[in-house]
Amino acid sequence: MSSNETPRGPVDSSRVPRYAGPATFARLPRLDEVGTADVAVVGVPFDSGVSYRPGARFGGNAIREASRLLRPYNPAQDASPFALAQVADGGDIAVNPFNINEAVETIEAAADDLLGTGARLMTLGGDHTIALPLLRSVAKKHGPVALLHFDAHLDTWDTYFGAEYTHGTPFRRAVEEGILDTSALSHVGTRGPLYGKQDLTDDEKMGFGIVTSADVYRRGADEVADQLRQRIGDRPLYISIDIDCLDPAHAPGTGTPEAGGMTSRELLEILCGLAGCNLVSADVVEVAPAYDHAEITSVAASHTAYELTTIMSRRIAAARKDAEAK
Ligand SMILES: N=C(N)NCCCC(=O)O
Ligand SMILES: [Zn+2]
Ligand SMILES: [Zn+2]
Repeated sequence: MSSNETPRGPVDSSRVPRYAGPATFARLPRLDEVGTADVAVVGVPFDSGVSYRPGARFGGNAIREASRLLRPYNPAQDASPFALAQVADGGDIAVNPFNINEAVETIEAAADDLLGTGARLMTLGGDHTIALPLLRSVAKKHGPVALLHFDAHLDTWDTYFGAEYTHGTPFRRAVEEGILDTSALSHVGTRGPLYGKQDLTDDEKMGFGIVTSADVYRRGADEVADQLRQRIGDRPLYISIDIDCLDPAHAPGTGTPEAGGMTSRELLEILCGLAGCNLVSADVVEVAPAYDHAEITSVAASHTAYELTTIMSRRIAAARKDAEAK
């Protein structure tokens, strides 16, 4: 979208009931209806990398359905994200459910195409395996990126059953491949049992800092967001959000739930506190609707994606304004 074009926004829910018609994220136009977008929301229906309950392949569409209730003005960030930039729904990446290596390649290639158009990506998973090919693609464009990883789990384990590409291993692979900026890596929401203390030693050696879910509870969202922002600075940032960072009370619909998690309010508050960061792409993963109730998880995920999209749109609008002033 050039700076003098007005973005095409969501369907007006005061004219067309919000439960009518096929779902796109936030009732936004499809990418093929607008040509190119500043932010492309894309589904990745892949869950062949899970170690426990399957079903995250249905996550993207569940989030789209739940996102019908989002509205165009975001008071928490005082911004209308879909007016500041063109956000559009790019549909789903068609990935092979029977061949993980091929799926990982397909996701990377599709992300390359989308990022090549100048769009930032807001990906709806899918299990956490998909973060690796997305990071590969983002790093091709921006170089090694800062990573903020919201999750109950470290996801820096080595292999499962000898498999390198699983939902428990994407960030170890990413560090090995040199696609992360190891001076700015943080897990947030970490908790629960590990295989051994060595998991933490290995993780620290890779460069990660940990903000546990108890830290968030004790120190509060604002302080945590301030600390994260300082660590990230203006580096290109990728945010990966495993919905199991939330307590199972706030996100029952997920594959590997762990007790003692953050509230959805804490997560959303931390995200708002990250406004201004150079968020180049993000994912929300591990929503498994078969275990959900009353769309609790997919509503939380839709609001999470909305905050992330708002951070991106604001950043795009600010950059445009700067460019015009020059
Ligand atoms: N990425 C998620 N959600 N879970 C990883 C859990 C890996 C394990 O079963 O130990
Ligand atoms: Zn997890
Ligand atoms: Zn994860």
